[in-house]
Amino acid sequence: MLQTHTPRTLKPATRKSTLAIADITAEAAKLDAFDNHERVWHGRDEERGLNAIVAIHNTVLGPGLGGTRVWPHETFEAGLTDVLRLSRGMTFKSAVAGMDFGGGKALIIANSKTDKTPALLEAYAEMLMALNGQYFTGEDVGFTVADADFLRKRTPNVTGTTVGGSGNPSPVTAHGVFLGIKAALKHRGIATLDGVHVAVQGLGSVGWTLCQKLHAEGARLSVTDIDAARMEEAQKVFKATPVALDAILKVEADVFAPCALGGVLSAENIPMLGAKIVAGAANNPLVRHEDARLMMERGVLYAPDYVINAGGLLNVAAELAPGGYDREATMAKVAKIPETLADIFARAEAQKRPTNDIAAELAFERINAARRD
Ligand SMILES: NC(=O)c1ccc[n+]([C@@H]2O[C@H](COP(=O)([O-])OP(=O)(O)OC[C@H]3O[C@@H](n4cnc5c(N)ncnc54)[C@H](O)[C@@H]3O)[C@@H](O)[C@H]2O)c1
Repeated sequence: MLQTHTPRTLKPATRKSTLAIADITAEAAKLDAFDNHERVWHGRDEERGLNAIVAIHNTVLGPGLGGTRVWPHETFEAGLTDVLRLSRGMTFKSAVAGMDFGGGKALIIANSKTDKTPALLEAYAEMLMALNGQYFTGEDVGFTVADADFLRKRTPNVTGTTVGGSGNPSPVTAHGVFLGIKAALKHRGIATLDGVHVAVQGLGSVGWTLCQKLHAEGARLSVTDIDAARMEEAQKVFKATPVALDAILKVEADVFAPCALGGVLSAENIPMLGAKIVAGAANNPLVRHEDARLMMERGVLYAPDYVINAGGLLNVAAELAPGGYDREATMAKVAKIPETLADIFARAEAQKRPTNDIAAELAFERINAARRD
């Protein structure tokens, strides 16, 4: 475990590399999103256009595992806040899902459509190698299977590849979310998806597959996305009702499924929520953890993000298991997501506490037990 925060500088393997990696843990510690993260690294390569942060939150259960996000944050501080929050979430996700991995996440501050050049990815692969197994990565928003495959030829510290790996984790994430939505409906006494109204925010890799599954079982869909073509396609394929970006939250649906980016639910807009269940793929959908209480007080059942969306992580983590990737064993673990959620819902109700407090408690129980070992 790395806990002392002694600043260090990492050197890429090749002497002529233009990459510089600095320890910015002390700088990160000044932000509200910092939560005793073990180490935060900043990789900079001006020649090759890399500006990346790797945040390692907690490695008590194992090395940091979490995807790489490619997103053009307007300021470095906004990006740092994002990756600190995401890496913390990965610690909880691994712990609750029973994985022997810790929390880590990376952010490449760039536009994935215009800036993600082979040179940038080369530099990033060097950064991962220099981290020397502290952190394993995989897909996230803006980082594709093709990117993972590109990295895999340069570093073993990447998952979700088609090069002897498990490929795209998104369909598995979507499957877990689908099962989680059913678990939430069941908790509310609804046994079938037939006629159930789901408002889906974000029709990307996970959101689209989720819509396919919901549609196949008779759910009625309202959808939104910043990508107009995706919306049109959803109208055609799923007979979905298109909704304006800022109206999706207010749709009087049975379920609101956030599947775009995080930070979409806050004290300001929770009073406007039209759905009675919030269950989706997005990491950190709440601006503040505490605001889950506001949902509880409105009678909204919240499926904690890192519990319901753990399918993809279970899938990529399986690649690193001693025997290699085993799809059947992985899907059996994903099938346990509804059980875990049902337990969290029951405990939350009995204790009159928000579901995300209960989920965090489960994570801490496991981490603290490992600390004692
Ligand atoms: N892919 C996985 O396996 C996985 C696993 C766990 C969690 N997640 C989380 O699920 C979410 C979706 O992941 P993904 O892989 O589908 O990403 P993606 O990039 O494929 O899809 C995101 C979609 O959201 C849309 N979008 C962006 N901003 C929006 C807004 N303000 N309103 C409506 N739509 C908007 C985008 O146009 C895109 O279609 C992310 O928060 C991600 O962190 C994904």
